Amino acid sequence: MTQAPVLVVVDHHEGAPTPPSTEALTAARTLAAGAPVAAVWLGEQGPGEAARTELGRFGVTTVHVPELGGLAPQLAAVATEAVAAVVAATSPQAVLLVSTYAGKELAAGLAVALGTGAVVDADRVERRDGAVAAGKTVLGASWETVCTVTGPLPVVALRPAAVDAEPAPAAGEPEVVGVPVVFTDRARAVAVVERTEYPATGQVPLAEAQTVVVGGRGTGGDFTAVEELAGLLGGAVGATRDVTDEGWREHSAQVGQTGVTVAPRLYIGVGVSGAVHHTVGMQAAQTVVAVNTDPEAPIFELADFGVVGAAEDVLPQAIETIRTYRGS
Ligand SMILES: Cc1cc2nc3c(=O)[nH]c(=O)nc-3n(C[C@H](O)[C@H](O)[C@H](O)COP(=O)(O)OP(=O)(O)OC[C@H]3O[C@@H](n4cnc5c(N)ncnc54)[C@H](O)[C@@H]3O)c2cc1C
Repeated sequence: MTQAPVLVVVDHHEGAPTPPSTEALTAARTLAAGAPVAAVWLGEQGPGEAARTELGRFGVTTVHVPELGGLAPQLAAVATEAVAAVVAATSPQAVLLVSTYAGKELAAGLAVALGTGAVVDADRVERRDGAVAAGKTVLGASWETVCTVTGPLPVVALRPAAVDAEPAPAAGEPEVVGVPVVFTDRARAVAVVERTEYPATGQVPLAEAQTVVVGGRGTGGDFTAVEELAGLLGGAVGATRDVTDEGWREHSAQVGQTGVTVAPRLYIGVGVSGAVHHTVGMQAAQTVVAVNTDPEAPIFELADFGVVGAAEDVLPQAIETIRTYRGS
């Protein structure tokens, strides 16, 4: 069995690894089967003490910090060359990332740079007959596929919430290693000149939420009950493209082909028809509940539980029942 590490590109926010990154580290430990799990930390600064402790808790033995020389790791070309430098220095058996927009772009860029292949939006990764195999659901959750990368180094981007994050049986103290990177002119061609951080909403980020309540055109633009239900369930609010096109919600709430991909334990679609452009972004949800006035709506084909009824009748009843059940 190879002792080459499994390398995980760790996303971090405010100095801490994100929950989907701890999920990827959990998957990496299983894949590594005793070989080391190493992390790549892309940032102007390396991981602080709390981040190192958290990475150690999830079994990371080494954190590689590419020397960015002032370049912004948010730029795909910079991130690609930085991670490629770590790959060259460590010869890993596989690279795992989180399947966010940026993670998918990085996975694709890495595959091109390293002359290999990438699987994105994977919901599991395992060894099959010695090869790294990544599973993903496709075509409106009607098919489960397993892909192997036949190139020299498998690159797999895992969907947030696809794997349960579990700390390693024994926490360690990872070593932090700087990695020199010689950036090309391509990476230097763009500079970030300004950044605006949106204020935190206090809500779980949509892509990471275990419960997502999506409002569609059938809400008529009134998201009061959708928000209340999501809040009660500790979940996030999503929207269809019709809703974001109408300006009823921000584009960042859009779930689907041209929006965010979600893989929650529970998806509740309220006044959502279930067009394929939407369902490709939620097909990995474990349990799907749909509320729609039209019994023929395509969303019911995906739904585990369907309620034929108007959102304005059904949601208040659901909210009241949950409150009664919880005694609040
Ligand atoms: C290239 C391309 C990319 C796209 N990308 C996306 C994407 O990323 N995400 C996305 O969502 N869409 C996307 N779309 C649009 C997509 O095809 C659908 O048009 C869209 O998802 C429909 O949104 P909807 O379900 O809210 O609206 P509709 O299709 O109009 O459905 C509204 C539903 O609400 C029901 N309804 C009406 N009144 C009520 C009520 N009172 N209570 C309960 N139910 C009610 C109706 O029966 C209906 O089923 C894309 C389209 C294209 C062409």
